[in-house]
Parts: sequence; C-alpha cells; structure tokens
Amino acid sequence: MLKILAKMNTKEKLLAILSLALIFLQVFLELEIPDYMSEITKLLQMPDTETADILESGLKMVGLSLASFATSIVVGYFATKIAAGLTARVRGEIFHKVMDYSAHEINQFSVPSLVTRTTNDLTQIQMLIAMGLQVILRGPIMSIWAITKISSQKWEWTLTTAVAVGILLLMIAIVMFYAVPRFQKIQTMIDDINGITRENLTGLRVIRAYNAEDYQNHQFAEANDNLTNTNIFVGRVMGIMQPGMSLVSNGLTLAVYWTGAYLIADAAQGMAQVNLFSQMIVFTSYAMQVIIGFLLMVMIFMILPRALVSARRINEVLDMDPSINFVDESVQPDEKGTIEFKDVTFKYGDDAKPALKDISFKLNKGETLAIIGATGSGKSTLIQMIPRLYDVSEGQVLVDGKNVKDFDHASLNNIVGYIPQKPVLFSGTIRSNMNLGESNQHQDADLSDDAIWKALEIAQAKDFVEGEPDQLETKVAQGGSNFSGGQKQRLGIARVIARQPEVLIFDDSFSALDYQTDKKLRGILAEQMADTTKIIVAQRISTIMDADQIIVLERGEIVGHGTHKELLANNEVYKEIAYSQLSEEELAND
Ligand SMILES: Nc1ncnc2c1ncn2[C@@H]1O[C@H](COP(=O)(O)OP(=O)(O)OP(=O)(O)O)[C@@H](O)[C@H]1O
Repeated sequence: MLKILAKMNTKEKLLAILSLALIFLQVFLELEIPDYMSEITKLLQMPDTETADILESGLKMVGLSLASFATSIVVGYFATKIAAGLTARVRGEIFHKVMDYSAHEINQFSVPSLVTRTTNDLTQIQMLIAMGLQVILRGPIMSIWAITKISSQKWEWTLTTAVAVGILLLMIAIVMFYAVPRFQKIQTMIDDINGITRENLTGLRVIRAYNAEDYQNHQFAEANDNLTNTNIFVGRVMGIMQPGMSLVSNGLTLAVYWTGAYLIADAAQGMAQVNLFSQMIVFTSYAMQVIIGFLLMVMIFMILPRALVSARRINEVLDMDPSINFVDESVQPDEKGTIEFKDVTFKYGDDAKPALKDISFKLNKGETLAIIGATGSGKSTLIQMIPRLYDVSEGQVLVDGKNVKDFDHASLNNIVGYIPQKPVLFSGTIRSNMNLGESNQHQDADLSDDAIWKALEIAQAKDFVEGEPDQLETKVAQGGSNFSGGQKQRLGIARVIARQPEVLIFDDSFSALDYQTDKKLRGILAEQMADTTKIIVAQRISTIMDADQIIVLERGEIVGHGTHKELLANNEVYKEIAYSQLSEEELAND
C-alpha cells in the first residue's frame, strides 16, 4: 500500500499535508462547540442573563459549525483530487507494464485477472485514499483529542467512558475476526466472475449452438452466489456495527447522566450544582465525539483489508518483470532474409515437457519453408520463437545471421512479419488497421493509398474492399466482428504485407481461405514477393507442396525435412498426411 502511496507527486503530497492540517482544524472547531454549550447552560441558570448573551454564544456555535463544514468540503475536494490523480497514474503504469509483458506473463495472471486489477482493485485504492483523508484520519484525531479533553474530568465519568470504549474495541475485534478474511476472498471471486463473463461473451455463439446455456448459467450462478454470499456475510457482520455503536453511545449517555444525577445530588446546593450540570453536558458531548471517532475508525477496517489485498495484487503486476527483454540498440545483421534454428529446445514451463526438441534448420533469402504436423505437434510454438513471442529454453534462433536476442524490438518486428492463427483487427477503419503501428514503410507518415491497395491486392482482399461503399474508410468493429473469418484473415495478411518485412510468417493463415483464393495468394506471393523469405504453417498439403523446404513435426521433433517429392518418397508421416488429403494422381501432378 505504502508503495502505491509513494507514487504521489509533489503536488499531491502537499495537498495531503494540507488536508491533514485542515482535519486538525476541523476537529479543533468541532471540539470547541461543547464549551459554548456549557456557557449557554450556565447562562440559563443565572438570573440576570439577557437573551443577547445567549444569542452571542449561540452564534459563535453556529460560526464554528459552519467553519467546520467549510473545512470538510475543502478536505473532500483535495481528497478526491489526490485519489483520482494517483489512481489514474497507477492505471497508466499497469497498462504500460502489461504492454511489455510476454505471453508467458499474461498467461500467468490471466486476462480477466489483469482486467480486475486495472479496474476494481484500483477503485478500492481510490476509495481508501478518498475516504481515508476525509473520514478515517479524522477518527483517531477526534478520539484522541476528545479523550484528552475529558481525562481531567470527574473520574466516575471517565471510567464510564473507558468501559464504553472497551466494549467498542471488543466489538470491533470480533467483527473484524470474521469479516477480514472474507474481504480478502472477495477480490479473487471478482476475478472468477470476470473470467466466466468474458468466456461467456466471447463464446456466446457456441454456447447457443450447443444449447449450453444451462451449463454456463450454472457456472455463472455458482461464481455469482459465492460472491453474493460472501458479500451478504460481510454485510451482515458489518451491519452489527451500526446498531452496536448506537447501543454503546446511548448507553454511555445514560450512564453519564445516571452517575451525574448522583454527583449533582451529593453536591452543595446552588452554583456548585449548576457547574456540575454544565460539566455533565460538556462531558456527554466530548464522550460522543470519542464514540464518533471510533465509529469513523471502524471504516478503516471496512476498507483497509480489501484495499490492502488490492494493493498487493496491483504491486504483483507492477513488480513482475517481463521475461522477454529487448536490447536498446540492434546489432548490424550479417545477412539478409535468412532464418536459422540451432538446436532449439523449448518448454512452456520449467516442469513442462518440451514443446520443441533439438530443432535445427536454415532458410535462405526468398526461400519458402512449410511446416506441417498433427495438431499440437509444435508448429505454432516453433514460429513464435522468431518474433520472440517466447524465448528458446536452449539453443539459438538467428535472424539475418544474428541471434534474435540481439535485435531491438522495432528492428526485429520490421524484419519479421508475423500473421497469427487468429487475426486481430482493431476498431477503426480498414485504413487505420493497415496503418497500425510503424514499419520501415511508414515511420512518420501513413501509408499511401497505392501502397495499401497493392497490399490488399496481394492478400486477395482488394475485391471485397472495393465492393464496400466506403472502401478504405469502411468501419471495422472491435475484433473485426463485421468481417467474415476469411476476410479478416486476408486483411491481416495485407496489413503485414504492407510493412514489407524481409521474412513473412503465416501461422495457419490460409486455413480460413477457400482453395482457389489460397492458390491465387500463394501464386502472387511467389511472383511479387520473390525476395521475401516465407514460413508457412499449414494443414493442407496443397498449400505447402511447392515450398522449397518442408519440415514435418511430431511431438515437437523434426521427423522429416526435405521437398515435397523427397518426403513423399521416403517419409512415412508425410506420406500418411498427404494420402489422407489428396489422391496419388493429384500428388504426382503437382
Ligand atoms: N501457452 C501455452 N502454455 C502451455 N502449453 C502450451 C501453450 N501453447 C501450446 N502449448 C502446448 O504446446 C504443444 C504445441 O502446441 P502448438 O500450438 O505449437 O501446436 P500446433 O502444432 O501449432 O497445433 P495446431 O495445429 O492445433 O495449431 C501442445 O502440446 C500444447 O498443449
């Protein structure tokens, strides 16, 4: 928590100090009021008191109340400003940190948890700071100050107040014993709800198609019930506090008046009794301030445990260093357009079995490498080593003759153009998606219309974009949901082609295309991007049979490496895949 509070800037720190000073002033003003009450009580007992005398003290009391009210408004204003400013900054820090994360760290936290941490957890901190300055700090200051004011009074009253405070403390301790552990669980339960909601929304069509609403409703209801029940339990336990506090404060007033009645009865007739009566009025006011102070302090216990858990969760994100770091300045490459794997082994976790084992191959400029293999054989994993979505566990990946780890982020991304299995389009227009980020082609300015149309033409996307009334300005919904799978895939391919990288990596990118488009796209790529090195992960033999090199993967190992003809002649795994898809004539013809 302190670590987050330390992120306050100088202005916020000054405002916090000023707020603290104003809270002292506010408490001072509030504690002055009972003195005037005592004065009025005394004046009322005096025979020669004029109304003007009472009015004067009364007006002073009103003045003190108004001044206290004004200070509380100023403190509220400052507190909100500090809380909103600080949390906005921390939110930005989390966002930038997460942007630097590799897939490994994202998987570690999970996306829903990162969303909760950036939203709900930060709201807890914001609430704590805002309430903390306005209310929570006032509690202890008020209680301690009020106690010092009454400690010199009649010991019978002081003892009564001490007993009341003791009961209060016991009550708080019991309540906190039951409530605090639950507060800590609530944040994890919100993660669960976010996770299930997210899964439901992204998989809505599948859920409906499989009549799985009941199953999903059950999943959601379970998580929702857990959270609701915990909230109800905590609410009930905390609910005891309010009536408990009223009981103690009313009981205390009663006890003070009761003992006061005996003390007044024992005192000498006349002024001594009047003085004692006015002292009792003042004492009751101060005792009430002590109780109110404790009441405010209880709020600490309501907010602090949850905020502490939230602060820990936020710090976990901020403290996590990305496992993949890029150098600031790239090396000068020795070659151009080459990719080489040297004895690469990769594991997703320290204890996991290798997803890739001893992978070695070299690809020269302009060559096409195809990777084929059963589902889960490691094809996507292999190509993700090149743009450093993951780092190798052993061995080396070389791009242009240099280790990928020796390139800065931008340079590596400019050399390697990676098209993921599921293309990601961002809300905006086709043009804004084509201009996404920076590359050697568009560092300071946007791509020209010609360059965009050219890329769309190669990616076989020109026809359908031309068919749209707004052409390049056609709106793209979040995630590209207003385009078909094949259209999204083609726009994704066009976006990378427009960057003109030295190496193009297609992760099963042709699977969403029909055979004809697939063939046309490969033909135009070979013709117009002959100098670009290409790596194609595919399931269809027809997509890869023209490749210069084909790697057959099985359980993370290379079990075949050669051309289509060579593999068809002497590789059993390849043969099996090939004959399961095409006839002998089709395979021989191509
Ligand atoms: N993020 C991950 N965390 C842990 N294991 C993973 C992760 N991604 C993949 N794996 C595992 O690594 C292995 C290889 O997966 P990979 O996605 O590379 O296969 P693939 O050949 O591309 O499969 P497909 O053709 O179905 O896309 C699989 O056993 C898979 O379970």
